[in-house]
Amino acid sequence: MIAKEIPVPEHFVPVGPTKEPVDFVELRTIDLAKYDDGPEARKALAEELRLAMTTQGFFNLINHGLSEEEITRQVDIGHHIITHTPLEEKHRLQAPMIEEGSYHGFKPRGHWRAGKNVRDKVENFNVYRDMTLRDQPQCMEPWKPEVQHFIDYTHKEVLYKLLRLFAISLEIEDEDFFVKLHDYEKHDETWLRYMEYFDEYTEEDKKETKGLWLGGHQDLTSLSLLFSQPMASLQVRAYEDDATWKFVKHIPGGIIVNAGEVMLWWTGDYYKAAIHRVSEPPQDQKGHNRCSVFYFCLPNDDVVINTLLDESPVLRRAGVKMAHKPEDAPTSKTWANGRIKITGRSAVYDKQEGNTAYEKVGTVTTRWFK
Ligand SMILES: O=C(O)CCC(=O)C(=O)O
Ligand SMILES: [Fe+2]
Repeated sequence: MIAKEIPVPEHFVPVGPTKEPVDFVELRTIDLAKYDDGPEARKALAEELRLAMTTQGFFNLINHGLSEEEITRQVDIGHHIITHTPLEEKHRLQAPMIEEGSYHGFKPRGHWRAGKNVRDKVENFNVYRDMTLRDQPQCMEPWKPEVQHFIDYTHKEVLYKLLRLFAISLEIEDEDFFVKLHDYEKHDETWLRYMEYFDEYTEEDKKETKGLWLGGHQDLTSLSLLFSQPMASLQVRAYEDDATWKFVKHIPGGIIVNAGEVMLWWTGDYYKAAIHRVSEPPQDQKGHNRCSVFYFCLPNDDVVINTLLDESPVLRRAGVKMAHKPEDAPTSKTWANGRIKITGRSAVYDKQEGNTAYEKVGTVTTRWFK
């Protein structure tokens, strides 16, 4: 039998590094190569992680086992899917964000608000680890096995190691505590995202968006893995004040990790869910699209999310409070579906002043930031 040749996806040409004087944030770095050096080495990594999570809610991850080439290949596959899937097919495979609160499929440009009267210029193609749950775009067919491999490796090797470090950092007795809540074999709303930002805002739009491509937010996730890309555009807000935004530096082959609202609730705000946004880049990087890949993680559907005071002596010593009354604690599924339904659609800022807006999602509250 002659093996079918696998087509080459269209290469996404990334923008070159900026030479402008950009104000970059200093993030801690976790070197995952040290994970295999025994319990003491893991303890040291966990302490580094605790320091990052209690201050910035963001860190760089290096030596995680996925090569720069593998990441570039995924960006190319994502770019190809987003730019070569016919419009009719994209419509048919649109993610049921409003109907079901699920990201599985395409998010078209304009689904989110970018300002009072401006719509976003961002396309996503999202895929869940069980790809059979939905029809997938025709052009992805030849690359399905490598997409599956990328997801599986990210989930079982990268995410699981991180989750063990999180458990160690909180002195939870069972190192696999969080791993068991993110069981690969069970269902949840975890998604791999290919995301392309199109630099197509008019001068009129920019007046309203103030150059923002994605507004300030915390992720709805437990953890978010952002595969680093070279455009200076992701910004993180200092936790100490509500107005200082700094750019996140590109780490070739690295992953930028941040915690989301689920981790914030698990730790009663001891671990910060980084407040971040995406801005247009500095002058010398303007006029380019930005394509990258992400892995957004959520616990299994039936996991009830509340603060882990029983499990973690660290949280007890820190004196944190329960995030929710027991009767209000949402399951991962209720939370994720409810939050995805409203993401990017909110008109709360139209009615209020200030840098933070609050919005109810079932029994819990989410926040948006300017
Ligand atoms: O594009 C980025 O770097 C971040 C995207 C993001 O924050 C999100 O999709 O939640
Ligand atoms: Fe985000």
